[in-house]
Amino acid sequence: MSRHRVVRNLDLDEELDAYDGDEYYEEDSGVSMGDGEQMREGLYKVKEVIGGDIPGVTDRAIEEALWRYYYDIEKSVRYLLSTFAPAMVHRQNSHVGADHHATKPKPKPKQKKTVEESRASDVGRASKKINALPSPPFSVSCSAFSASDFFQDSPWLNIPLHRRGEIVIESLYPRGGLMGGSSSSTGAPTSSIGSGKMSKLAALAAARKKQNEKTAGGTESVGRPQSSSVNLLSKLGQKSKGMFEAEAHPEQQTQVGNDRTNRAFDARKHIAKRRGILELKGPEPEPQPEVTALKAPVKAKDMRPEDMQAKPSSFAITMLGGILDGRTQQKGSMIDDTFKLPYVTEGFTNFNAFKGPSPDDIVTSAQKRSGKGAKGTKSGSKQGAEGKAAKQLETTISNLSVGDSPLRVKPKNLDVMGEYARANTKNAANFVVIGHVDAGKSTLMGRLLYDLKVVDERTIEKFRKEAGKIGKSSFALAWVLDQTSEERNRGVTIDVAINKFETEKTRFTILDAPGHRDFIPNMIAGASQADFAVLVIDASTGSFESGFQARGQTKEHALLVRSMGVQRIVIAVNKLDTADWSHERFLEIKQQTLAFLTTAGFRSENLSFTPCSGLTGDNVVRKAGDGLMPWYNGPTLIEQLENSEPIRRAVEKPLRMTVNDIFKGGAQNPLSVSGRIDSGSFQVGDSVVVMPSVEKAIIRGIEVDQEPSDWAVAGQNVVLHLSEIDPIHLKTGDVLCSSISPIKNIVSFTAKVLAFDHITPMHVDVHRGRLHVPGRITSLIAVLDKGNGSIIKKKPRLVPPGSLARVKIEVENAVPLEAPTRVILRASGETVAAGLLE
Ligand SMILES: Nc1nc2c(ncn2[C@@H]2O[C@H](COP(=O)(O)OP(=O)(O)OP(=O)(O)O)[C@@H](O)[C@H]2O)c(=O)[nH]1
Repeated sequence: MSRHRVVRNLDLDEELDAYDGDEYYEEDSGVSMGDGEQMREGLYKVKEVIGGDIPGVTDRAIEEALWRYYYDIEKSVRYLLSTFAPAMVHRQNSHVGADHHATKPKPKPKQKKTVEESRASDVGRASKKINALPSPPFSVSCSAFSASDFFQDSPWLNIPLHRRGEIVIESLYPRGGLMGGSSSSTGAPTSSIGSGKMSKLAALAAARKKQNEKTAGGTESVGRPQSSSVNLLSKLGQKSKGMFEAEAHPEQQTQVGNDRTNRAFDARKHIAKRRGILELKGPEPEPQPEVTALKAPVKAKDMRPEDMQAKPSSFAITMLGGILDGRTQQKGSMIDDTFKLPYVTEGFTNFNAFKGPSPDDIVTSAQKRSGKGAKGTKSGSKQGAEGKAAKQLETTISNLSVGDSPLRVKPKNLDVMGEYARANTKNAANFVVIGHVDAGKSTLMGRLLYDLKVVDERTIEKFRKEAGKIGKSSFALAWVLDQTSEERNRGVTIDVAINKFETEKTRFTILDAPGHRDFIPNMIAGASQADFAVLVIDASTGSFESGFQARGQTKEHALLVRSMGVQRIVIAVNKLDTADWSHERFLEIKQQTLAFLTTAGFRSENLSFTPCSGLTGDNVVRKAGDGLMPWYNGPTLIEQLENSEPIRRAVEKPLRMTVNDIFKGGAQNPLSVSGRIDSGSFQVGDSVVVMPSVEKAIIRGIEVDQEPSDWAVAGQNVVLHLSEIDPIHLKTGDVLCSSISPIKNIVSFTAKVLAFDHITPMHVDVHRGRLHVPGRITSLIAVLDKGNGSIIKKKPRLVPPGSLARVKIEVENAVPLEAPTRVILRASGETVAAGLLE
């Protein structure tokens, strides 16, 4: 059996063309079968009524009439008679009325009503077809037909008189009269049909017009044949036009008003007389009560001022009461009709709201007076004291200066180094948490914060519930650091999460870096601010191995932090609970990791290994549970962290601070930046230069560890509130530096880099902390000896992974970089090299 279905081709357009409502047209004629039938019947009936002796009433004329009136016999007959035998109309009216009932014509085809116009052109086609029809068998003479006789025995004619309705047949044409346009008074041609008797009103108007013509001496417009509608329109036009033109051309108004009635003129004259101001010289515009004053054809100077201006509204009176009073009193002079508003300057109007004492001043002076007057009495002395206090307050307020910009701050000229030495601040250390994806970094840090009581029980409980709802209850501790909804839903860290905690000796800042390879740039940004690193290794079977593979992040992260100058790593052998707290597993991991890290350039004395479980909390803050690790009696993770040597800060060097984040739009502090001070120091009121934009800014506030401070030094994480700089000149990765020795913007540099992959002259992204810029390695200068840095090979064509090389790099835009900055080179989402800018 064939798989193909038989499909009938339907041309829908054709089908629709042939269809008109519910009928199909008869072929050739273009007239539908229904129309043809009605036309035949109508022709017969019309002929029957009017007979065949009226000249001009041919079958064609009847058909056209029928077509025009949708086969309405009565209307067709009336039309034919009025056209071809007007004299018979009156006589035929009664016949047709009767005939209308007698023939009981079919109701008009409703669907045709809306297509009258289009159908008119089809009459020819219709008549062609109808002409072929046989003529009616007989013709009835109009005079021989008596409707009353015909319907003599019709029961419905025997209606009691009081119940009979009057049949009113509408005239085909509008009757003559004022509005009909047939009145001679309007000059319109008179129609023979329907020229009714002139109404009283029309007669009156005609008489007035005649009189008007006499008065005006006959002007253009008088007697000019115009249709009433044209007259009406022109009147309307003149009315509205006059309203606007009256003031500008008062003399023209008399011309425009030539066809206006004397009655209007008289009325206006009467009004003017009563007011005693107008001397009218000719016919006036029709009375316009609202705009009478505006339309007056007299010069403004001849009028009384108060008559020329409209009465103020109640709103105006409320707003400007006093001013308006004064205004109405200025009789006999032109009044400036610009209303003066309070609180505008003297130069603009005569009114000055600040001329006199303010309401507050009035109250204060009244209080003072009452204080003085009441002297000697008990309450009077109290009021006197209040008056004194008020005076003092007044003096204080008057001494206040409003000239200074509220954002400007005065330098405090502090000895920052002396302050720093005196402050004896706690050792501060930033550490970045690195490791393969899902090694348990966030959970471990969450545990640390929880056990150190930085995060309370209730919050963790809340996270547990919320994480449980989306089936990730094991992530509750990680949620302490992973705070965005995306991170929580996906169960991965995306950006560096910053948290703080304090021990007795040290203030720690945690930089929890993402483990996923897609977010390496964020990890680089975090690592750039770190003093040391915590490398988290997943001890569970297979996970440690995958993190250690060529593309595993355990290795990549370790190499990256090394390239960025991090020398110390605390290695947390995590998830040991999944390895049954096996000593062997711990040793295996330790061995392999130590071997790798030392080859990557770390010194073994800077590496420490701690077995733990972030999930259970064993050996993180508290010692491991009884019997879990009898083989281990070393420090807990927190103890390892505390063992970190105090870091020496480059406080004496010129200021450098990389912008890590920008906050805009605060009410008190419209523009703030955060970051870690790499070197130098500053204080409130200092001016700094932002690079690469080379824009100056003023430090108007400093927060160190969320506490306001007047100064800050290298190594501290700060929030700076800036002023006098447009935010468009600031972006993350920019460098704030001292204006005396600013960092330079450069477009090319040489760097000593360790290759993670094959390096050739290629496009790379250059990363330095938050700053990253597209560029390319333009030349491979030499391959270097890893031990002593001597040249092994000049101008190599390729640098293999693991080799040290000196390369030349160019960047697309000038960026603030200087030696000995550490840079990372990445291409196609992979870190290809990292090293030191020379
Ligand atoms: N059994 C066990 N599971 C753990 C431990 N630490 C973390 N986990 C689980 O490991 C999974 C990943 O934990 P995270 O803390 O999100 O890992 P991460 O390294 O921060 O993940 P990324 O930042 O996305 O790379 C979660 O299901 C944790 O519950 C642990 O010590 N023992």
